[in-house]
Amino acid sequence: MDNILDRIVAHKRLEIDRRAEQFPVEALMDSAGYAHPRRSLCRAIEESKDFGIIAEFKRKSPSQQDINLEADPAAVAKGYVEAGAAAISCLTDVQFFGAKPDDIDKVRAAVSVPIIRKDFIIDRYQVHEARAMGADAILLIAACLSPAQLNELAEEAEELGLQVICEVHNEDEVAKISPSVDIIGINNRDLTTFKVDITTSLELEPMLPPGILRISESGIEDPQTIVKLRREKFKGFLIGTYFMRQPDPGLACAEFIRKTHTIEATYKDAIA
Ligand SMILES: O=C(O)c1ccccc1NCC(=O)[C@H](O)[C@H](O)COP(=O)(O)O
Repeated sequence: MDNILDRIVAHKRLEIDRRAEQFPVEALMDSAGYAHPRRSLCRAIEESKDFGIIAEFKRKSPSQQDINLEADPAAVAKGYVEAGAAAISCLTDVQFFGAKPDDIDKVRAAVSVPIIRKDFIIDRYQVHEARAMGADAILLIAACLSPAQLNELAEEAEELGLQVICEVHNEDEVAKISPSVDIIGINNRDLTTFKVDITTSLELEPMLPPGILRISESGIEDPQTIVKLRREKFKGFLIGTYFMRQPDPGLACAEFIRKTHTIEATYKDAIA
């Protein structure tokens, strides 16, 4: 077992077995979160006037180690939404990202934008869990799934009313994309080396199926990057570390959006 993704997935298998024994799917179905009406992530991104920013709540990560261990999910999510974020991505992995079991619950109570359960989903049990947690959408990472698994999990999510972002990082993963996914996320971070390169989004975009909503994920720290990617059909941007490592993540998000508006207006004036 060599790379971080293999280690995370191996740990997920143990976690799923343990949790499914403790809380079978039938018990999840009885939870309050399961009954929540779902919010549309696609609509929130498409209708956003502030660049479709998906702001992420994350305390630590394998590439950065500790980012903001004491952060409060409700306060951060509120700050993000006040800044103009279209949706919140909430890491739910405990072992590698420091999530707490009720993080999504707290975010959901604090804001009314869609919430993505950000985890390493490899089993239909986790899709039910996402619904029980009160998430509106899930992420499926093509790198840890076969095409058949990806399709099966995307269909399960659709049945449960959850939208799906399919995350890809290279051409082989693009080939796995299922027609049941709602959004394609190009991950600028290589999950084996942690190297971040925004050109990944630019190079893979032409290979994506036409018409489907595209977002760019990871390593985004510069408003100029948003302006550049928007010219290449990207409608949403997932940003975590850059906001979370600042003393007030909501304020950082507001300032980022403000600067992006300024740069985009200047660019439009220049080509007019
Ligand atoms: O963030 C990591 O270090 C990481 C390592 C291994 C697997 C996944 C990882 N991140 C998950 C994500 O998708 C990011 O949290 C998300 O795209 C936001 O990225 P960033 O803005 O760079 O925090």
